[in-house]
Amino acid sequence: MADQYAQTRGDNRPAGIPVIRWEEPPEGPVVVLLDQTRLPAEEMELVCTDAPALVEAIRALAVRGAPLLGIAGAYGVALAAARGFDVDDAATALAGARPTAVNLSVGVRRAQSAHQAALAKTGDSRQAASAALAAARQLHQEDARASDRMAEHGLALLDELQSGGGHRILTHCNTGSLVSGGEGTAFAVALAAHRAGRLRRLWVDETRPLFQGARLTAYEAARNDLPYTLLTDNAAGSLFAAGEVDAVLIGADRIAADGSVANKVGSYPLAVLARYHHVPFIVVAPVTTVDLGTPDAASIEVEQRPGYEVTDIVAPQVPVMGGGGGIPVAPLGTPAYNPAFDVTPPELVTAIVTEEGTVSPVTAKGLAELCSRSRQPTVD
Ligand SMILES: CSC[C@@H](O)[C@@H](O)C(=O)COP(=O)(O)O
Repeated sequence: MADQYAQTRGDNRPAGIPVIRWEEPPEGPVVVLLDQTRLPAEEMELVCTDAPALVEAIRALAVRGAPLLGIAGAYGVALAAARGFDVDDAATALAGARPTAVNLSVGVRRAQSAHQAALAKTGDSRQAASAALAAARQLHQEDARASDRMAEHGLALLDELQSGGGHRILTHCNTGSLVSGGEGTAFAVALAAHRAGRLRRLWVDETRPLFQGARLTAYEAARNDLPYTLLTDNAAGSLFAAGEVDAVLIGADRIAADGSVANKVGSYPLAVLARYHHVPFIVVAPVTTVDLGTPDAASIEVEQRPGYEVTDIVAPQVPVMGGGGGIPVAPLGTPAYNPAFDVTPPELVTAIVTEEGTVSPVTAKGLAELCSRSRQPTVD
């Protein structure tokens, strides 16, 4: 149960509580998360008082989505430092909590480097802890700004690919403000299209096994009054065949140097469908998701998750934390294949949209150039 690894507090909270924040009550600093496992049924907060609690929350998907994992990882390092724990141990545990989303280790490293540099310079652990927190806050703010720019670039691309009539966008998993310091990645583009009066329909894949589409994207779409429709993942083919999709927009957990895109399992089949039906397949992600140190698809570690997520229906009303199952669907003991992500090869990706611009066609050279344009991270 949630309460075993972090304190759960509050219900009936007003809509729009932040997905993550740092608080300093008299008992000591904490990282407060919106518990995404409980959405949309209830908006509850998880209060993490140390890095192991945050590691558990990351594993349980209480906090999730590539950009937010980076921010959470950075705050986790700051928390360990502020509470006097071993920062390097905490950094190792946090970075290893989920292997595929590269943003997690990027965020952890960023706060850890700030901590190390300040400690080397001042020899003062309090100043080093402040530096780690400043790095986490800066990453949080940068992510919000990156969201805005991705939305602009993404909408410009949609308008260029299809003029008139409004956009009918199919999306997978959840890529909105629940995964970001801002309005997200792919979802932010759909939101920008909606605000510009050019979103005709957002098709939302339910995203089995954990229903990030049905639970989280539908929740965000409803809260923003988007014209949206939910479908089962396996209904996407007939939607394409009916000519109802103008573009697929997804996020990414890691983009390899050759342009291979790891994202929520089910993204690759959409890319295949999109190519067959001559529909653009667009990936929206911050530059921090591009990992030039990972050469290709074969080098991406894909997280394997417990079989019960497939054999059972795991819903927010069902206590999943601590390793329990949900509502059993398959016979007891049925073996399950449950990769959390799949990898789409670059030749199926029409464009990669980042805050620094768009790469299309997707080539290693184009991605490397775009990354070199990106401002090197600095720590205040
Ligand atoms: C901008 S979010 C991109 C991805 O992180 C998102 O599509 C996704 O796959 C999230 O997976 P999750 O397992 O819910 O963390």
